[in-house]
Amino acid sequence: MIYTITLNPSIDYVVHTPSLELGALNKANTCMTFAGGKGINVSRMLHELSYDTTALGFTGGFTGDFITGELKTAGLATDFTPIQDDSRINIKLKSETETEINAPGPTITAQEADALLHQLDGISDQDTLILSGSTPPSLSHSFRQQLIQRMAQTGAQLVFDTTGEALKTALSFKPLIVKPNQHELAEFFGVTLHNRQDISRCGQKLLDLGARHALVSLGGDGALLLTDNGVYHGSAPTGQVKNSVGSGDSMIAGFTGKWAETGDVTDAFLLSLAAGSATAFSDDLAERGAIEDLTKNITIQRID
Ligand SMILES: Nc1ncnc2c1ncn2[C@@H]1O[C@H](COP(=O)(O)OP(=O)(O)OP(=O)(O)O)[C@@H](O)[C@H]1O
Ligand SMILES: O=P(O)(O)OC[C@@]1(O)O[C@H](CO)[C@@H](O)[C@@H]1O
Repeated sequence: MIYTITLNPSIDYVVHTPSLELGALNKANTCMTFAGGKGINVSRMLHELSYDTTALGFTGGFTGDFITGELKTAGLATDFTPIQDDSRINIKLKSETETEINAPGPTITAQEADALLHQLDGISDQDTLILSGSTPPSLSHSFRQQLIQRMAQTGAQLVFDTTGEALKTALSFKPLIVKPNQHELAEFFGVTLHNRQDISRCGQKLLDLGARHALVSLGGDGALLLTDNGVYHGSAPTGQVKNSVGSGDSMIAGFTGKWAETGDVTDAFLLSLAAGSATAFSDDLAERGAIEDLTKNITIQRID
């Protein structure tokens, strides 16, 4: 089973406006609501690709009910830890450009935090655990450390889409894969990355610090996969970009699902690239057919 942990789920409120003027009344054409949060998106995509998954994390209030309800309706297994406070609402404004306003997230009590740690009790080395996204500010740094340690104790394969201190801690537990985008990679090492060679060198440091694979996503330029056996570039097909929200999550789902199925890193990379781009070309997360079609338009090349 592939479990995802979303500490900070959200309702993604997607608003399309023909144009956006700050300080003025703007009228929307369409508004859509989705159950969001990085780990939840990963679970949604795993489910779309027919991989067994259960979404874990904190949900509460009317917003939490919406998130759980949407996922249940889609047939997705969830085992969320209930909290008193309301899960957040993140605003995604789609106009000539995309603007996001992400809320900080709910207050989580010490008992609620403890309850989530206990939900990992049944997880074993046959499973995969994915921790994705931000941490609500009410949770301490030491809770995050505890959570990552607890994840490692289960013996499961570990996957992280986290940044900063959480990524630093995660690396020491030899995760199967970490997935920063190029900006997060630059920020993590406090450097400026000018070209693919810089990104590759910097990505290599993630392996030196413990990651078994590092997937550095490059938006419309595809992604780099760093492994002990070489560095690979995967292309991104061209298409009409509708929504870049969730591309990175789709990528993690594609990689982790295929790797758990076959153990083949190249196949996993290919599915991750197709899922990421297909989501960029969809209003919501991509559908399986679109992902399968895109696999034919992607090339993977060893560059080092
Ligand atoms: N404009 C695009 N055209 C084609 N493919 C894209 C585009 N944007 C993203 N992708 C695909 O999706 C992958 C992930 O995108 P990106 O690098 O934006 O991740 P991210 O920053 O983690 O995204 P997010 O946080 O919005 O989910 C890319 O590596 C690429 O394969
Ligand atoms: O605040 P975080 O956890 O970093 O990001 C949350 C978020 O922007 O990420 C997802 C897309 O990747 C969205 O569904 C969600 O709104």
